Amino acid sequence: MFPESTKSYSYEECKATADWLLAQGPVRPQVGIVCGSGLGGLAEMLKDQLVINYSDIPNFPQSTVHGHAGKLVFGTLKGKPCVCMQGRFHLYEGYPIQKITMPIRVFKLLGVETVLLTNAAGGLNQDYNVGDMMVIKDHINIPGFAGNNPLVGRNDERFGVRFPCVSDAYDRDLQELALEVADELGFSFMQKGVYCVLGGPSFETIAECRMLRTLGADAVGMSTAHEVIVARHCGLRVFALSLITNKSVMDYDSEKKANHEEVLETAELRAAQLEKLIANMVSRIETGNNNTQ
Ligand SMILES: O=P(O)(O)O[C@@H]1C[C@H](O)[C@@H](CO)O1
Ligand code: HPA
Repeated sequence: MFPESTKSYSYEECKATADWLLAQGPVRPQVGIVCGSGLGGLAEMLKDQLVINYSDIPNFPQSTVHGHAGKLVFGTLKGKPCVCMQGRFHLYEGYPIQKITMPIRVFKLLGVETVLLTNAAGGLNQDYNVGDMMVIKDHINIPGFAGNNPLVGRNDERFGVRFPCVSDAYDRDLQELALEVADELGFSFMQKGVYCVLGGPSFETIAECRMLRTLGADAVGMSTAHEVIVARHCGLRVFALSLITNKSVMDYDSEKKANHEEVLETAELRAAQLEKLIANMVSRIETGNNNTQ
């Protein structure tokens, strides 16, 4: 009924991957973390690490982008059992959308309750500065408008319902917690806004940036929203954060050009602060109630 290009990984395939991972070590993660471009240092914070290359994990895709190491790291962060994707997958790498989001279902089957997703993004909101961190309160899923949604295909009720609600996708308590923790850390560069996902890999034209801003987007990127949809579908609690690595070019007189090198440079500059924010959040996240829908 569904063509091959929309084939989801079956529950059994995801379970086989999760069981294989659980057999590799003792950590039973409650928090899952996804590292955005250049933000893989987050994984280095984990204690008593077990590091597994994606290439060794059954059914797992491979990372192909500079700034995404391609390792799954298990360990504890401030005493909480965590699993961290040091490298995520993107549509522009050529993977079907069901493949780039499959690790989120594996997280669920590992016992994860809460996911914290990070990304690098361009700032559409002209009040944002390079280096700002934006707590995501909502998203605009442009590939989804054209039917490219990770839940397309047969629905398996063991993961979730056919028509999940995503108007409450970004947990409000976790948004508040992030801003509270940032305040305690003295961060003066926090924002809260709407993330818009595009397919990439080309960066946006000036006309596209203007259009996205008019639509209500504050930042633009090439990831995260698909993972969020799949996470909410299977009942995970979600927090997501964009690091504004560059200002979107909105003006025909500008000489600025978006580029991946600038993205990685900004990520490196803010990495330590982002790691602190996430670590302090993890220490205060309530876990142990696998009842998060
Ligand atoms: O994985 P994220 O969303 O952080 O990566 C962003 C989007 C592109 O992959 C890349 C562009 O520089 O960074
Ligand atoms: N556009 C899309 N994705 C991005 C950007 C951008 O300007 N910066 C980092 N990831």
